[in-house]
Amino acid sequence: MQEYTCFPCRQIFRSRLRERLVHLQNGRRRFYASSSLSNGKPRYAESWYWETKPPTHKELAAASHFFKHHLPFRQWTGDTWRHKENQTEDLLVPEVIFLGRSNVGKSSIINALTSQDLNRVSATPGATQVMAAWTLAAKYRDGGAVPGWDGDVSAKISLVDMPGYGFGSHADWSKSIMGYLVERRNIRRAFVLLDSVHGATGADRHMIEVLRGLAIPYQIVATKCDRLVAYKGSQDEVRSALTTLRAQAQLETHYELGLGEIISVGSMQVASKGQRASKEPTTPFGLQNLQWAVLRAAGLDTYAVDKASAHGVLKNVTVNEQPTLHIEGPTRSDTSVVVESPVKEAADKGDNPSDPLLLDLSIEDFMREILTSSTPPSSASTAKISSPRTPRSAAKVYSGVMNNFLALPNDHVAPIPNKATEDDRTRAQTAIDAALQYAQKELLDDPMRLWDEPKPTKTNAASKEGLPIIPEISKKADGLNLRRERERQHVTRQPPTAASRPTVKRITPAMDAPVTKTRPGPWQQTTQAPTRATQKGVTHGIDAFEALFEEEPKGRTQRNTGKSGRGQPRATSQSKSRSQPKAPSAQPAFAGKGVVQGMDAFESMFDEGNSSSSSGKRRRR
Ligand SMILES: Nc1nc2c(ncn2[C@@H]2O[C@H](COP(=O)(O)OP(=O)(O)OP(=O)(O)O)[C@@H](O)[C@H]2O)c(=O)[nH]1
Ligand SMILES: [Mg+2]
Repeated sequence: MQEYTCFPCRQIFRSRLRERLVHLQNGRRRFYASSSLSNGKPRYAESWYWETKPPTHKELAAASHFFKHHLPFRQWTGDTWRHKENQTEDLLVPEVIFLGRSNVGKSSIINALTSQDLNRVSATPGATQVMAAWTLAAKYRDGGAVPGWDGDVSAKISLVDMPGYGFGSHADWSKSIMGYLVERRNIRRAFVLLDSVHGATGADRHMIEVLRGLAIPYQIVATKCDRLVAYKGSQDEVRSALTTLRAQAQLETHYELGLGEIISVGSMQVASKGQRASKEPTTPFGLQNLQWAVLRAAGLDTYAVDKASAHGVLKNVTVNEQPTLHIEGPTRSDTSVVVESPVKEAADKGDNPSDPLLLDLSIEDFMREILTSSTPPSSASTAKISSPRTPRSAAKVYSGVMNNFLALPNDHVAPIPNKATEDDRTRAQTAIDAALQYAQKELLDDPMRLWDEPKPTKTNAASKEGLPIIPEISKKADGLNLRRERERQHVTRQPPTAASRPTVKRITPAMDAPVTKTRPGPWQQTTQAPTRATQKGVTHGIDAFEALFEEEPKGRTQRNTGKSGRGQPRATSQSKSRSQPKAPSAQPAFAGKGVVQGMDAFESMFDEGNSSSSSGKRRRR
């Protein structure tokens, strides 16, 4: 039929059809937006406490009361913290810092916490260009004390606003921030702000790595959750978005220093007096939870509750029970690092109450424990200890010694059980000294080796789970492997050659030489060949797995830096490494080796916007 329709008619039909589609799409959008509101679903996102106890309503009220009566004063800006006269006094004030990508809402949050227009807030990324610290004290501008706080006008806590990283930031900012993070001693916690809609980016994860490397406790705050609620609608969907955020920030896998809580905040631009241009009348949420988290970080939580209760604020709080928030997994205390002695842990768990503690160990058992030696110390001479050990075992010895010594109570005057002779004691002491010396030397030589897993040796692989290698079985396996190999290759029966039995190498070490000749192992490859992870076509199976553990050959440039233009011949890896400067690594700062690399990578986070901002147009979010 359509063949007979004239051209203008077809055009009209098409434009009508398009119009109709747009109309339908708009209608659907309207339908979704209204349905999420009409269902009576909450228009806020709850903070999520996975492992820590959620605050009670009373605690939240106490936090709010504290912030209401402690007014902010400018403490320092930029790098002036280095040159302040009363630095010692400053250091007594606990500091919490707010970090995150530019435009994520750092300045708005500090404004909202203090209900003051302190920091400049802008929709353009890069608004904050220098660090700014605000201390809170129970005093008025004229210096008078706020009644009810015992005339205590001293600074209680300091909130530090930071320039953002990523788009719109500058590399120079990173230097002052890194200097601050490294040198400042009174940072109690870093609040890492993540945009709840966009999720954690590579730069955010990098920042978390930096904090881990510097041993600064951190906590994730999901910002702009009002948008998340508007997009997602249901609370369950919001929760799943927060779970994703948690996984992205690797809170599950990296327990050190990270707190298992995500504080969700939203509509902070309304709570902060900096911007009142909100079209929709929205209520800020999550602010009290954040205030409580800040107080806990500074160790002021009990103080705030005591004061609030003395001021009669908590009487008005009718809901006493804990808010219905999700708690999952084992409860962890709010302290960021819990160091438990393994012995005490086992005793606490009550796994085996009859387990003898170290005090009841005989000298032989004790030596076996700390030296991880299978032979009793009577036969283990010092010569045996000085035999070369893998770095891992040295580390194990070191930590074993330290743990075991830590486990001894102070008043324990070493009554050696099992009637140890004087000789035994001397031998043990010498052995411990030798082991300690060796471990310390290893640590001094290369501290990073502690984290290196030993390469699985072939003997280990073969005798997995301690099974002995029986020659007959080995021979049978040999033949079987050979047959399978031939079947796979569809070749006629031939006398076995070295090259035709690569799998045997995993059983008999003697077979290694010819196999490795045909296909060299990763540890045999030198700089002239790329690693197997980067080779095309060999990225599967054991090869790829082994390549994961392979160290990058020294002097190799990054993939991106070696980009040659179209039509230009590619330089060899060796010539590249000579002619081109080393580019910042894509790895997290502290994952790589060397501080220089870490600093470079850190700086690059702040340099992101420069190339794109040169066009003169800054992206608005
Ligand atoms: N919808 C929504 N917008 C927010 C919220 N918090 C902040 N904003 C907006 O996000 C924009 C950036 O806020 P800022 O506080 O300046 O962000 P920043 O992280 O300090 O940015 P830089 O100083 O550039 O690093 C502003 O337009 C705010 O109004 C929020 O909770 N919800
Ligand atoms: Mg800012």
